[in-house]
Amino acid sequence: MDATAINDSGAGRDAASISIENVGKVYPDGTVAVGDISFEVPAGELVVLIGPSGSGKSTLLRMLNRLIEPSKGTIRIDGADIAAQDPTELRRQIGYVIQNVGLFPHQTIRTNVGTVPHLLGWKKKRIRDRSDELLELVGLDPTRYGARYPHELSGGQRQRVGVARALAADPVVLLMDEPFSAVDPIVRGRLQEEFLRLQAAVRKTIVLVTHDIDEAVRLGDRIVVLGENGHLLQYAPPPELLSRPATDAVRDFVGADRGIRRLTVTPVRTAMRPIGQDADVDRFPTVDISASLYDALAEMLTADALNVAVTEKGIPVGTVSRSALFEAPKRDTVPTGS
Ligand SMILES: Nc1ncnc2c1ncn2[C@@H]1O[C@H](COP(=O)(O)OP(=O)(O)OP(=O)(O)O)[C@@H](O)[C@H]1O
Repeated sequence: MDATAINDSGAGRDAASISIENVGKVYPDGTVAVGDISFEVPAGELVVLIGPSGSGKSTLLRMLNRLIEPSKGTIRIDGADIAAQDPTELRRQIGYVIQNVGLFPHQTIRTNVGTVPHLLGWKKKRIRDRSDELLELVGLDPTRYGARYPHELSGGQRQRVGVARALAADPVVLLMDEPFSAVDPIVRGRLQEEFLRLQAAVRKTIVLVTHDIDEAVRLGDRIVVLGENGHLLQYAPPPELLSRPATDAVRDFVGADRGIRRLTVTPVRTAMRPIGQDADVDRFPTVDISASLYDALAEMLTADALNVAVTEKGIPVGTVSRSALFEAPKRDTVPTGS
């Protein structure tokens, strides 16, 4: 199924590029929330904003759909200055997913997903078809869940509905503010993995805020690290960020996280599963059995792959998926695997 197949014009819309040029935000009380920031988000890429609490991540994100107006600078979406656009019109082109989703409690799941198409004046049947298509895409059977209310779903299911709703009108940009942080770590891992598959299918331009460096590395094509007073400390793809942090502050921030450090010291075999379940193993990037989970992750990110094949003396002996990297138990508790 092609999630971009139905929209206003009847054809899938392309993802848009975003250009952020010397953008800053000073709140009326004098707080500098975002310094002087410039970077480009290529169309179809997922960029993660990460940084300590108060470093301006949400402020920056919300300037992209004009929920907050910048104090200076220019933001362009596909070359067009958003300051010149009607904010309501702009927001209908931009999906927005927030922590705890913000579903309407007294509306059914199907109605929630159809919110923006409804505002755009789509016909009833078209809204329903689109809502059901999106629910299926995020892994919720519409016949089972479509008529339920938000409180009748689990936290993880509600989060998926939030993503479906944000995609319903085929936005050119998707903004996500800590979309997976309200669910427990296991559900979060599953949602992240599903989300990567979804993104591979729909290829939206996505800007996602997180506190979690694991999540940033796992999901991001590129990562923006923000520091004090909303300064941009580094903008780089995950392997570069991890291997060549631009400043001590970035090194501390990235290195302070146990998850990434753990990957560098855990052998790849701990997350390996036997070969045979993956028909495409020949096309996976490869790492040697002596490699670490971090090496496996670097290979996946470089090849834009969700799996690696593990080889011993050049022969594939197993595979590791991206989600397994983050679920692998500590090395001490793991059998040798072969
Ligand atoms: N309306 C406001 N008025 C004044 N200061 C504000 C306002 N909103 C946010 N701030 C301040 O701006 C700075 C950046 O806030 P922002 O919410 O963008 O940070 P963040 O990186 O998203 O933080 P967190 O990770 O804690 O959510 C903080 O110092 C915050 O206190």
